[in-house]
Amino acid sequence: MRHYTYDRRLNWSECDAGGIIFFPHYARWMVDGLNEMFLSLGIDPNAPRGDNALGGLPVLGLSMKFVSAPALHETVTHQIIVTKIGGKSMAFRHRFLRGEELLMEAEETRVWAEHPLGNPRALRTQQVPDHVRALLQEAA
Ligand SMILES: CC(C)(COP(=O)(O)OP(=O)(O)OC[C@H]1O[C@@H](n2cnc3c(N)ncnc32)[C@H](O)[C@@H]1OP(=O)(O)O)[C@@H](O)C(=O)NCCC(=O)NCCSC(=O)c1ccc(O)cc1
Repeated sequence: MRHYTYDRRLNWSECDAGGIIFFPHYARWMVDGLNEMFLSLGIDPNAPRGDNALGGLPVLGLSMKFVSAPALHETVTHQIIVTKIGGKSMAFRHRFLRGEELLMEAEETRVWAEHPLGNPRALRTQQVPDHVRALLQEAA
């Protein structure tokens, strides 16, 4: 299954008063990192779908386990591993590392969906398209 890894710096705006990560930023990093993974595969999950809908990958489940905290200006490696591709849903493991040391690990479930324009509450889920499934299944 697909792996995707990149490095990022822990910035001032992402720290608590003690100078370590303030945990909600991990959620934002997971959103940004997953979008980068999809974009790197040539898939924009938020692209328009026809004239009346926008694509989306709403999160349906997220569990986070904190092991050690990164400090201001440290480099954090974010690994994303595709763990399951269901019918409409996809599961991902996120690992945040300082070198080889695990800092935080999370399990996330997303669903392939679209939002009708002008009616964001009418979320429609759909089967993961075959070309997306094939790209996520590749060992890379
Ligand atoms: C998604 C829903 C409309 C349900 O749609 P339905 O089509 O009825 O869902 P189903 O019950 O058929 O389940 C569809 C699949 O999801 C799976 N599923 C459903 N619920 C769950 C939960 N809670 N955990 C894990 N998997 C789930 C289910 O097993 C099905 O999997 P497959 O077998 O692989 O197909 C409804 O659950 C919902 O609105 N949930 C709230 C979602 C939400 O508010 N998320 C947070 C805000 S959205 C967000 O953050 C976002 C991020 C990025 C974006 O691009 C867009 C939005």
